[in-house]
Amino acid sequence: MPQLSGSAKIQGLWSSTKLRHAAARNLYYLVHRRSHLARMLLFLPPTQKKRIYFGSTLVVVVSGFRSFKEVFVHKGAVTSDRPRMFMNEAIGMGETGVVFASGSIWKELRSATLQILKEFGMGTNWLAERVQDEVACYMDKLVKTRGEPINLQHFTRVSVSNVISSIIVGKRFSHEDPRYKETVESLMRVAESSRGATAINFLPFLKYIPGDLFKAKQIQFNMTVIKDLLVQIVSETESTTASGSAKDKGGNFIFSYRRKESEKKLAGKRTCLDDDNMIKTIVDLYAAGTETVSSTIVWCVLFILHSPDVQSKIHDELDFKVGQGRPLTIEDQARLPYLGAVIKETQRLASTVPFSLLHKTREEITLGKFVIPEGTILIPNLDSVLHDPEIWGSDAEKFNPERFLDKDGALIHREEFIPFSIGPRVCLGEALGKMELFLFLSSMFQRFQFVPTDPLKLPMLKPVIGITSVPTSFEVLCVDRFNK
Ligand code: HEM
Repeated sequence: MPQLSGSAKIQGLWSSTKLRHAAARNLYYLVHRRSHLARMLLFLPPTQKKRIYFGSTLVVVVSGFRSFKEVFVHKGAVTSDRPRMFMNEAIGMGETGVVFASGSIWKELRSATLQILKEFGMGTNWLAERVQDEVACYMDKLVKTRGEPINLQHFTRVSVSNVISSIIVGKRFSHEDPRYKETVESLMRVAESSRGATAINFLPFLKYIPGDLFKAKQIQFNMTVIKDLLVQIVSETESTTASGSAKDKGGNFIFSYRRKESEKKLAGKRTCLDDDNMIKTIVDLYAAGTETVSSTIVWCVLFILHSPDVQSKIHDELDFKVGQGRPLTIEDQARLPYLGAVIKETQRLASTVPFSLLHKTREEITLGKFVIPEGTILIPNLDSVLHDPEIWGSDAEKFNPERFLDKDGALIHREEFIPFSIGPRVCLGEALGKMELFLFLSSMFQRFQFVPTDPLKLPMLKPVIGITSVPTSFEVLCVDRFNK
């Protein structure tokens, strides 16, 4: 029976790293040549041999960098569809929105969304300034904690989500705004219950299990709250924004989307740019752009608590190359290779989206001696690439930023570093995400020393795995380096 290489895990089924890896080592695929009798065999320890069938749908876990390149880049044209997703179904929105649509709808939405984000200057100064505005408010909030223990995840999530607000509606919300608070809290609850949604994607009957064991009702309720709140916010924005390009004051995603929609309609072109796809794409941007970035920031602080020497090196670099007298800008990135390496190592080790998002084959594909039929669900096991000892060495499970530095201390580019995945479905917000990670984390370390609440009992390095891998809740002290 052929076995794909690399460690593997199935999203949502295991949360303990040890168990994940034990299962990973024993994960096999049975793909009958030319057979559409689809099934997956999962071997837990030999004595507890266990089979899991996902109805008649074949599920293939793609592991290892070479398999990723082959499947998602070289064969990307036919491996970039999405299977049916409960998140969309739960709010009666079928295959809408940039994250979950497939085929021509997805292509048009992805291209329109990317164009709009580029108009905003994704990866350049204009958007960087919006992120800096939000970082400034975030820093104020952290200063006000006066070194008392706080749950950083909560503060960070609210601020990161507001970066998306500045794109979607052209302004940031006060952290106390009740509607904004409710949107962010609902996003958090959806993220928390996404493990259940993943299971329902494979086995739809699970949503009927009494007691809401797979959180179907919770997801449905929270997704509806998010959608309804965003519909209200969009309609208010449309009635107050008369015109303006993305970069103008008052410019926003909604306006740019509408402009593209009407240009296409006026030119008599068929378009999927309509109300439903706009609302769902906005929901998608909030969902995809919040938990990913905020969890990475919190993972970084958590790793640092376990490696105080790394924090000292970050402080030394910042103090020497930038100082404490001015806020950081995106141009400072080139001056701070050590911090750059810390951010990359955090993304690698935290593996924030461990199984990426599900893909589906549009046509039959052949992978070496395997034939993978049309309609097969592909689970991209990003974790297997980011933690592969053959790529990263025997210390792959350790936090070691130096692996991203050369002997002169310059940042190294590693082809296998793919936390945003690769291929046509590669993260649409990659440039924004990288910019946020740098601007948030550099400002945080410039201003604060992060200290554990109890140096003898460090918070656990244990993830809570849903679609994203979130650190188990912990408290930390943010000690102000400017006013010691
Ligand atoms: C640390 C930050 C982030 C990480 C690690 C990350 C990772 C990912 C991954 C692994 C995927 C799935 C790719 C696939 O299906 O093969 C994805 C998709 C996506 N991400 Fe991100 N992401 C991050 C930040 C963001 C941000 C800030 C945004 C907001 C603009 C965003 C928007 C999206 C969208 C819209 C998709 C779906 C793309 C599509 O289906 O065509 N992401 N991301």
